[in-house]
Amino acid sequence: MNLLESTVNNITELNRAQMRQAQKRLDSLTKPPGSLGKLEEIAVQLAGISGELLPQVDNKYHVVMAGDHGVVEEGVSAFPQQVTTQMVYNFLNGGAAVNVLAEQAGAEVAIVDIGVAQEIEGENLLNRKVKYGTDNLAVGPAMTREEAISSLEVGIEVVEDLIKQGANLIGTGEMGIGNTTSSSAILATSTDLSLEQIVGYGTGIDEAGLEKKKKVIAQALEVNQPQVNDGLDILAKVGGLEIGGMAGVMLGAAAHRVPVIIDGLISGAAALIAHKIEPQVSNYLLPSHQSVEPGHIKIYEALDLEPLLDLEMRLGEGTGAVLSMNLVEAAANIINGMATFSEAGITVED
Ligand SMILES: O=C(O)c1ccc[n+]([C@@H]2O[C@H](COP(=O)([O-])O)[C@@H](O)[C@H]2O)c1
Ligand SMILES: Cc1cc2nc[nH]c2cc1C
Repeated sequence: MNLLESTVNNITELNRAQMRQAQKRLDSLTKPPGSLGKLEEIAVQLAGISGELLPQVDNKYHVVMAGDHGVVEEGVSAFPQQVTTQMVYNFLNGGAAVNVLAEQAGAEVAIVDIGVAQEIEGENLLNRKVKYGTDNLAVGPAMTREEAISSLEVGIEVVEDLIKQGANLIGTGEMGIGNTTSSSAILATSTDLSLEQIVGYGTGIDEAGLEKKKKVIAQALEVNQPQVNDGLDILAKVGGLEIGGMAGVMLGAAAHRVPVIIDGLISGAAALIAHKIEPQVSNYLLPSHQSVEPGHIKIYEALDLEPLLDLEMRLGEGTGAVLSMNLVEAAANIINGMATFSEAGITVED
């Protein structure tokens, strides 16, 4: 059995008995029942994931997967491919938005080169390159099935290392010029939605660029015929290396009963792939913000998740995920730290 298969086999149901206990405890705390809304739902989910009545999510790690996309040669992005490499150096130097927001959230950041088109060196870089960028998905498969499996297994290995270091909350993010094209193709394959409903401006293409991007995606689906029920097939034909890496992080974390906060459109596409491979993985995922990209809300709907924030962001990197870490930590702190009615001496009977 390979690492992917054994990981998928280890993903099981949430601990429903502990979720009932968590709900009971929340109802005994000094507040009207249900008054902390979604924070209470998150606390119950964290109990179900960890199997602990008093879940801990204080050891936060954020994974940024970087990879390039051969489809950029079709002119689908507002930025050139070398920006992927340049931004990886920016992450390593601590200068990107995700570095600033992760520091505020108290999260460590792991940067992974899983498929950048250029050679990158850096002391703190995890060099796990599967391939120097995907092939152009408009003319053939983005990668082989074996490469798709490797990208998933890199994600599993990276998250297992972080969990060994004590991680109990994981964020997913990415960097990859062209990856909104790949993500929209994944979403189009996974749902009945039209490209009009899904495809957005990414880094900021103009109207003519948007029309071209829709045509490129339609051609990619026609040429590759990704199989709707086969997550690996979709990933290989129209996916990306960083998308496979993030899906692997989600599967690996779920197998170890660790919650994962997902980010924008591209993290969402990775969640769709992970969900196709093992549907139970979505129980281990926590939503964050809603991206401006029109397809993103459709992904949340497909996964039966609701975004916590709408800040009109469309950056990627996992910026929405790290912003939401403090909300998830708040939910855990509520169930851990609040007094019960009896502890506080508050009587509810006349
Ligand atoms: O997270 C999002 O929803 C999101 C929306 C638009 C763009 N991005 C980021 O922009 C890059 C992809 O945009 P594009 O136009 O090159 O496909 C990639 O590095 C993503 O992190 C991310
Ligand atoms: C500058 C820049 C930063 C990014 N971060 C994620 N995607 C990005 C795309 C660009 C162009």
